[in-house]
Amino acid sequence: MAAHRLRQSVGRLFAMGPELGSGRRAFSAFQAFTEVLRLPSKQLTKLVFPLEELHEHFVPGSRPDLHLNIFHPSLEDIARAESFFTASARNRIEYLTSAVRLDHAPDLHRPEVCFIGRSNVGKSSLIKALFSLAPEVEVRVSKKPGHTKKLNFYKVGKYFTLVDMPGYGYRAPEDFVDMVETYLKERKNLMRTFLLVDSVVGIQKADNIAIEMCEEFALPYVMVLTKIDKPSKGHLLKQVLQIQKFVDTKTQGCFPQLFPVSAMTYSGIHLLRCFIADITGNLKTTGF
Ligand SMILES: Nc1nc2c(ncn2[C@@H]2O[C@H](COP(=O)(O)OP(=O)(O)OP(=O)(O)O)[C@@H](O)[C@H]2O)c(=O)[nH]1
Ligand SMILES: [Mg+2]
Repeated sequence: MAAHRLRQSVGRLFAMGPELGSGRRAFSAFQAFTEVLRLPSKQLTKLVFPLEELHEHFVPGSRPDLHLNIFHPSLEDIARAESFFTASARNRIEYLTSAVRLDHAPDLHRPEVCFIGRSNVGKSSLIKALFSLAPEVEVRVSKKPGHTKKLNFYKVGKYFTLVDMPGYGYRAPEDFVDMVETYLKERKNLMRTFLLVDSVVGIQKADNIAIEMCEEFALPYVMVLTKIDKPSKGHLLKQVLQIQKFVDTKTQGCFPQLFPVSAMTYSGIHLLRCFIADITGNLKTTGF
């Protein structure tokens, strides 16, 4: 009954949003939170809180090591956060520019978050999924590793900027370290770095480049596990536990809670939108 009332109130919240009008490209199920709210609660949990869903597969009380509730917003908060990611005449979401060096980067004062990780880990796909409610924004993804060669800046209304980065490792641009290191070290408005790790293979040697940079520059960063639609549940559980242990024992600046996502099924995408809106100071959630 309470859940039903919650869904109704979130539904009203959506109905009130001026930017959620018609005229947009029809999107497939689950990109928009209104669709998610129609799901039975088990499926809703799986899609919105994938870590929680995984946790349910452990014997009760046997694995206290996953941090599930450090950021655990309400469904209303998640619904509110979605409006920032929904394009409208009043909330323009667009590609701004690309840069190969920090001094070519746009001089922006709004909060910024960036996405780093190995080539092919799914950085551009994740940004594309986050922007699925702004379908006119073009974010290029490719099967070929090393596709993104520059720092690509995307403006989200007047609220924040997302930065897609070239990948490290295989076919990384030659000047990768100079470009990315200087950006991470000196970008004044950088609020958070999202470090993407492939959930199929876990943390690889090449990932240490980025982890060491974040640790050395004392950056606040967050580990995002990509492509969670690919591994079997058992394999994913194993990777999640290993990565959680790594974060707990080997890092200082990494946010303790992991964010598993799939750019294909949209699992974890709504929660990540909410987290970004929150850490950029745009949403005061009750989740912390
Ligand atoms: N199954 C699945 N495939 C994904 C997912 N995310 C990305 N991919 C695939 O992984 C490949 C690489 O995706 P990109 O988003 O271009 O990866 P990237 O990290 O931006 O790569 P570079 O720009 O080369 O560094 C593409 O073939 C995507 O379709 C996901 O969540 N699930
Ligand atoms: Mg890319």
